[in-house]
Amino acid sequence: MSAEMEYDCIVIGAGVQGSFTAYQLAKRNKKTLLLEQFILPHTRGSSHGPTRIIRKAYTQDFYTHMMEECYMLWAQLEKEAGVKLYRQTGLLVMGPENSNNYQLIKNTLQRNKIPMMTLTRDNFSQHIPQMKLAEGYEAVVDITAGVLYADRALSTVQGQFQRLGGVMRDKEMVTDIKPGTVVTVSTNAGVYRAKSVVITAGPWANKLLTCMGLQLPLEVVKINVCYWKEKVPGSHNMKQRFPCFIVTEGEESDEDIYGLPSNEYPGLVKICYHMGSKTDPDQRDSQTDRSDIDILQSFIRRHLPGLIPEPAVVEHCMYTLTPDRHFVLDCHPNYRNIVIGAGFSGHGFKFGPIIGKLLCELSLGQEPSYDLSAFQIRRFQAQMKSVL
Ligand SMILES: Cc1cc2nc3c(=O)[nH]c(=O)nc-3n(C[C@H](O)[C@H](O)[C@H](O)COP(=O)(O)OP(=O)(O)OC[C@H]3O[C@@H](n4cnc5c(N)ncnc54)[C@H](O)[C@@H]3O)c2cc1C
Ligand SMILES: O=C(O)[C@@H]1CCCC=N1
Repeated sequence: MSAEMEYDCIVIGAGVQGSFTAYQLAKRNKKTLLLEQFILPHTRGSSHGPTRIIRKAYTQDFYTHMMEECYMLWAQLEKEAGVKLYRQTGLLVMGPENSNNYQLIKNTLQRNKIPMMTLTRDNFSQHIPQMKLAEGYEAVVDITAGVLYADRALSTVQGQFQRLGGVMRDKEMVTDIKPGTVVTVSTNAGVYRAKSVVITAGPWANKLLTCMGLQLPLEVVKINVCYWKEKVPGSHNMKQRFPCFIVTEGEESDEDIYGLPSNEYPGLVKICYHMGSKTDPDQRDSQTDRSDIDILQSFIRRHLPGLIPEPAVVEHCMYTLTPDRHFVLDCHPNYRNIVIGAGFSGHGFKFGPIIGKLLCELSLGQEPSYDLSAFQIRRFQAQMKSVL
């Protein structure tokens, strides 16, 4: 390595995707710098909060296939660090019997022989007495699904990265990237050089990509993360076998509604709407739309009679949406040593370990372990006016 080549790779953004990418690079003995604009830990992006859902129940096989390995990678991290990051609860998927999404998810589970169980109107209340299945709806349970302890997972992977010799610098905002065989990255505190750069800037992806003439069709939305109080404390927790759930194409809404058992805040159940209102990530607090909460209240009144239909706690987070809701995992169209991981569309946390592996492979110029055609930038050709 020449004197000026300070790093093999610089990863920009220490959310779940950047942190797992940096960890994978350090595991391969690559000299890696992870840069984060805020003081860590922080609550201003997409990866904070106590919990996330992990599941194999997807409408497309490629996500289910990636999750098979991903569960193993989560277990490996748990073992390596000696921490518990996953609790199995099962995931109940509900939808109108003949709805497209519901049938696709059920078929994916069946085709891939994922442990599952179908619930009918007759046996539903015997298994999940806390919930009412709507008229004309069906339900399947993805049995190995569950809860990931998100904040704990993030600090664990960052800790492992540092233990492997990786350098993490927070409160350091990247202000410019100069492409080249050696990429130059400027921050508010210094200038660094590396053979490759990975951009995992979450909702700020387009702000950073501007300096390289690229704008992806990404939409940032603010999510109201709502917690609802149990009328009887403990009635919807893991001990009572209350599962994670998703309602797809429900009566109340166009978008999914999902929930997790009461856990992080005892007596409170997290139930959210899988959509929010458009925001600028730096102006998040001026977005105050609460129309999603009306939808959730109506859903809770009808289907969860054991909860008080008034949110007890509302926290905030952001999704970065692509038009097709699939991720972006690709190299910059003009610079092969600048890799982009973006647009995780509100379902990327569970994939963190595998995304980290894939972005690491791309940054090292290796053949990625999975077919990434669904995640390529060129699929946006029609929506982009820039460098393609
Ligand atoms: C309410 C909510 C619920 C969710 N539920 C689930 C779920 O149940 N299951 C699931 O799998 N997924 C879920 N997700 C989605 C998942 O959390 C996200 O897909 C994931 O966290 C995205 O991570 P990221 O690393 O891309 O972005 P982020 O976490 O936002 O990380 C990007 C980082 O880059 C930093 N950064 C940006 N610009 C710069 C710069 N110029 N210089 C330095 N640093 C910079 C930011 O500060 C930030 O820390 C949920 C998301 C939300 C918001
Ligand atoms: O990714 C997930 O599993 C959750 C639940 C469904 C909506 C988005 N996030």
